[in-house]
Amino acid sequence: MKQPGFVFLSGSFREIQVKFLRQAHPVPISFLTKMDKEKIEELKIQTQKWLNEAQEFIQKVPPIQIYSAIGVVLFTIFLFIIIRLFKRKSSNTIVLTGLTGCGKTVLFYQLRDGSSHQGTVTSMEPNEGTFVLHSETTKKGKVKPVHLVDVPGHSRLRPKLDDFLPQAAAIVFVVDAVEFLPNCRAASEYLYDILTKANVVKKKIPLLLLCNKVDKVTAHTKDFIRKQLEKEIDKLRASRTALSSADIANEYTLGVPGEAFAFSQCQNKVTIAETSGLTGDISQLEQFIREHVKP
Ligand SMILES: Nc1nc2c(ncn2[C@@H]2O[C@H](COP(=O)(O)OP(=O)(O)OP(=O)(O)O)[C@@H](O)[C@H]2O)c(=O)[nH]1
Ligand SMILES: [Mg+2]
Repeated sequence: MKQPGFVFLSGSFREIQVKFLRQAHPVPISFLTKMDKEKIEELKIQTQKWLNEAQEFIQKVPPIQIYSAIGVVLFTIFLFIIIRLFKRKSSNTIVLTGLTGCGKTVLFYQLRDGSSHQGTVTSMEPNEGTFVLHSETTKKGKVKPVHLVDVPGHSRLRPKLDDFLPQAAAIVFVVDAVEFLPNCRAASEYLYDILTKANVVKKKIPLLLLCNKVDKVTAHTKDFIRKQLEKEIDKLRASRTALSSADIANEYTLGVPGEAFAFSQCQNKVTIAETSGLTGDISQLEQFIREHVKP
């Protein structure tokens, strides 16, 4: 006796079907194949009819119309591909920068875990992570994760910023609102360097000036900080333009020549906000991130 498994292993599906039917109903097999043949013949005739109709139609239509139709189809496909490529490139990277000690790492943890992780130390490596913002973890529906990078403020580690700028959707420049005045010059220099980078200017990467540590009563207001930074950048611009062109490291010049510098003159959008990484009052930062990384 043949094993049922053997029937399955040998021959095509059609053979197996015939073998099975031969065993079960020996008579209707010829009827089934006849039916099949008739159906195939019918299909052949129908296809031939359609082909003839299509040929007749094409012959009637002027060639210019056919070429235009092909052109429209090709253009639509091309447009579709371009849109897909463009969509894939939309970045979700937000870069946190600023002088050392301004509170970037605390903000990073607040955004990720909703906690300040007290006791942060000067960072020696960029802190990087892709996650759904802590405040959005309870949200229903799909939320796009954010790729957040916290670049250390130490002057020797700052060049790391250039690794992340090409893919940045937005930059957050953090300023210590308490210890602002003693660091105003250094912060302005760093900010000037960022605002004149080719990547930032050409791609018009939006920048948020984030006045952090506003939980302290001695913190300066964001308007005061903005004005002081504008004044300092104005001075820097004058001194840097006075240098011989060979010495100028910056790739682009800032603002409008002959006018006092204001952030509103920048090619990229510069906005200002306040946070406290320590207390978790970071709603303005979260809002900025979501404006540039759509959920
Ligand atoms: N009062 C107050 N202190 C803060 C706040 N955010 C951070 N700090 C303190 O500031 C210090 C520096 O914070 P970090 O987050 O480590 O600073 P950073 O910008 O990452 O510094 P680098 O890694 O050196 O670039 C820590 O002692 C924090 O506790 C804040 O919102 N309010
Ligand atoms: Mg840090």
